[in-house]
Amino acid sequence: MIIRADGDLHVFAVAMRNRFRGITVREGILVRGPAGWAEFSPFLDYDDATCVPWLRAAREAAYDVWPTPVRDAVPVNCTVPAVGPEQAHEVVCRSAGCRTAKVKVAEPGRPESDDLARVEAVRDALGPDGRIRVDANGGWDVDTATRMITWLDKAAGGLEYAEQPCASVEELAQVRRRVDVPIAADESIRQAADPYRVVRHEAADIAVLKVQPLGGVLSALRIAEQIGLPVVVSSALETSIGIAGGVALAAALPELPYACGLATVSMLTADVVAHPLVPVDGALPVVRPEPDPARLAAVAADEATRQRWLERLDRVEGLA
Ligand SMILES: O=C(O)CCC(=O)c1ccccc1C(=O)O
Ligand SMILES: [Mg+2]
Repeated sequence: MIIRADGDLHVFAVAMRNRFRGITVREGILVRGPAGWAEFSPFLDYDDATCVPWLRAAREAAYDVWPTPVRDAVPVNCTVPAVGPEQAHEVVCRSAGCRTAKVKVAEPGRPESDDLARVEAVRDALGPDGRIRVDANGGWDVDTATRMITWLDKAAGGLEYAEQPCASVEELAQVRRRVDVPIAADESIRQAADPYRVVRHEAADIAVLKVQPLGGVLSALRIAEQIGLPVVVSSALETSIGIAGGVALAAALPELPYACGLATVSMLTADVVAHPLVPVDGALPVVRPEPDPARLAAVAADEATRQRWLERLDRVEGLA
């Protein structure tokens, strides 16, 4: 089954408001299927094989039925990129009632003092009862992670958890034994051949699940059911079309003890729907919006970008 068959295919390119993990523009394909609109937006540096689960997620959105929601709102965190303290403060203050902030840390080439200052600024903006988590994207070795998590925990006045402090499962397990702050696994699940390896190594307290890299809402839900850890659903910086998949997953989970990382639409300079999936009172509504034609047209990629994506889709469909 190919997603091109139904026509109504749009290649988009949208700039990010701030550089985020080296990403400055989000590109991808939006396509209408019989079951609804789908987004295929693997990051530009991924090879074709890595894009296969992302394509499965798009096919599922286009053709299959998502699980029945058990809640009508999904609490979300605001996401603070590796910016200076003033801008970090501003992100939290403009976050539409989010009581949890996720702060990016361990950005290559930045001093550790920047991370501490950013987390202090976020606590200041959030007040004493908000929650703060940090995400290092695997950027620390075990000793640095142990030291930085301890310092950041103090600077934050308590951390909810530290996400992917180191790159490997073995390192996560070591850090987890050395610090009191809970450890969440992200890349160790979504980029792993075996997402359950983190559990066998007792390497994480929390599982971060993303719909596109895990092959769709249903396969992510299956992982959530089997992994035996509390789950945080997070985005891959999609438009509201892709975010709706994350919302569908989060809405179907029997338990949702943590705020989800799905408040990322506002990190893009434009969206494709009339009512973007942005938080109200710290939560996203459980809805599946459709693109607005004028907004779709406004983010249409140039011809060279469009051709590049159609070729990428062809190659990935050849593998899937
Ligand atoms: O979880 C969030 O708050 C936002 C999503 C996010 O951080 C993210 C977005 C794109 C790629 C990687 C990541 C990540 O969690 O590491
Ligand atoms: Mg992460």
